[in-house]
Amino acid sequence: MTSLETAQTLRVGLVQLRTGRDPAANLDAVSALIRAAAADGARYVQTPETTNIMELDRARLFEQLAEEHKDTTLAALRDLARELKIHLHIGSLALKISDARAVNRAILIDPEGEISARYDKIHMFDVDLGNGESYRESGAYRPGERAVTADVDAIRIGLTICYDLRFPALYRALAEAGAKVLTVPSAFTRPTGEAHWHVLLRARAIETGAYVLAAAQGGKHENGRETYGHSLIVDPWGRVIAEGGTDPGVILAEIDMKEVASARARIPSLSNGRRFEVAEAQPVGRLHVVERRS
Ligand SMILES: O=C(O)CNC(=O)[C@H](CS)NC(=O)CCC(=O)C(=O)O
Repeated sequence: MTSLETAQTLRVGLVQLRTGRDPAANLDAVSALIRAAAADGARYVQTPETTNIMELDRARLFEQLAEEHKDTTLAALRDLARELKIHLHIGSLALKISDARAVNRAILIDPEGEISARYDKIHMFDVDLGNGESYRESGAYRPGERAVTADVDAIRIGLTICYDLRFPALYRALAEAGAKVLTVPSAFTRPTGEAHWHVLLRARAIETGAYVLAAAQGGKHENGRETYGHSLIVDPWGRVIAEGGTDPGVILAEIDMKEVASARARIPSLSNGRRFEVAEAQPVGRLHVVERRS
């Protein structure tokens, strides 16, 4: 680093939640943990997917949801970001866009309390897990169509949510657009989290040479769901540098963009990528075996 370049480090805090069905109670719980993260020196704080509400009953969900400009959780968290002078990344809010449609939207708030980025979850969790758990996220939510990056101080981050984690092309596109930190606030199910969470998050970090920050929901929720927890901070070499358990709380780490440069210098897979076609193998007929005689 030359003397003209400024050091790029950031103290980050990830808040783990067990969001319930009442937005006012959820706001109290998340606010206390955001304050704790800021008191521990975090300049950027991330909360998980669906920070405002987790409610499986669609009718009751829509009774509680508001449009972005009327959402009381968002208004209160903008005030809190301004008071604490932090970058506050709400991993997502469920926000109404019409009587029966919503968006699953991540919102980045700057230290002045202004909204600096919005990202609507692109990949909808429409799956049958085979253990009785089924999800049809697209039944209530309108998917986003744009990948989004934003700058936190001078550090470019990429915004994604939960099930997006399974689509690596999104992370590559964000890294190619300059992201050095990839964010994956989540509410993973327990069985898929146990099987895939650490591997997928570490893979995204290794493939892109970027930090991965993933605040998680964890434990048994009021709505009957169980989520995996284990909020994770992964460095650009794929090492887990901070990890949560199952209960609500905060994990913290200092991230340093020199680590991004060093991982990308050692393994330049981000710049060594090639375009290619996929060809079907030509039929070769029956394999001819020559008999060998001694
Ligand atoms: O609906 C809510 O209340 C909160 N939102 C979620 O839980 C979302 C959509 S249902 N969950 C996921 O995307 C889990 C992905 C996952 O677990 C995997 O990819 O394995």
